[in-house]
Amino acid sequence: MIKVAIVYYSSTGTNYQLANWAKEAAEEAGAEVKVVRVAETAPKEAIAQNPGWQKHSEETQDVPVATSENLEWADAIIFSTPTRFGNVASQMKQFIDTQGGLWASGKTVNKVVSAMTSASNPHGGQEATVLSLYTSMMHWGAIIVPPGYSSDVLFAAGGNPYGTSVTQSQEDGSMVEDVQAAVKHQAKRVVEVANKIHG
Ligand SMILES: Cc1cc2nc3c(=O)[nH]c(=O)nc-3n(C[C@H](O)[C@H](O)[C@H](O)COP(=O)(O)O)c2cc1C
Repeated sequence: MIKVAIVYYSSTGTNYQLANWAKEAAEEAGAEVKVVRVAETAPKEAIAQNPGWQKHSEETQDVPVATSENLEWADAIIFSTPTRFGNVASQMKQFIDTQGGLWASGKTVNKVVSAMTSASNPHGGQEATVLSLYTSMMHWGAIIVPPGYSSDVLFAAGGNPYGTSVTQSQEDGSMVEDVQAAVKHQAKRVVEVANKIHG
């Protein structure tokens, strides 16, 4: 059975929802799935200043914190990170940057990987964030599986071929585009490719 780690960071719930949709789809595709959140690195005072961040942080305390062992265990990894100034959130980057040991032991090679993101603006860096994350994946020798235009559902979700991305409404924090089907397609495709390589 293909093992999938879904590694996410989320301040206000968007990427948590993307991660959970990916989990549902990967399980439907026959994989064993673990959803793990990267450790929070922001100071408590910063979190407390944003009620949405504080609330989401409290609600997800029980989600296991991502470890190197989760990556080692996985045949495939799906990352989900908010866009921060057009780039990967520092919490996620910190997690990636603490995998030197795993990388040095050669265990990141041939992991099947794919990434998702969100931002407040449709052109606020969604594609750049996914591409930035993929740069690190090339250093890992991972096998990047982008959605491309491999399904019609991707067009309805905004047509980001690098990885599903969604705009978070600045009014109420909800998702602007309906990306559920695109997330699920991306996750199923990851399992399908991982099966060919690791099955
Ligand atoms: C420090 C910071 C930088 C951000 N930079 C961007 C940005 O460059 N472009 C953008 O559209 N949104 C930006 N945002 C908005 C976040 O991307 C958005 O809140 C996030 O995608 C929501 O995901 P979450 O609910 O999983 O936390 C930024 C937010 C913060 C706090």
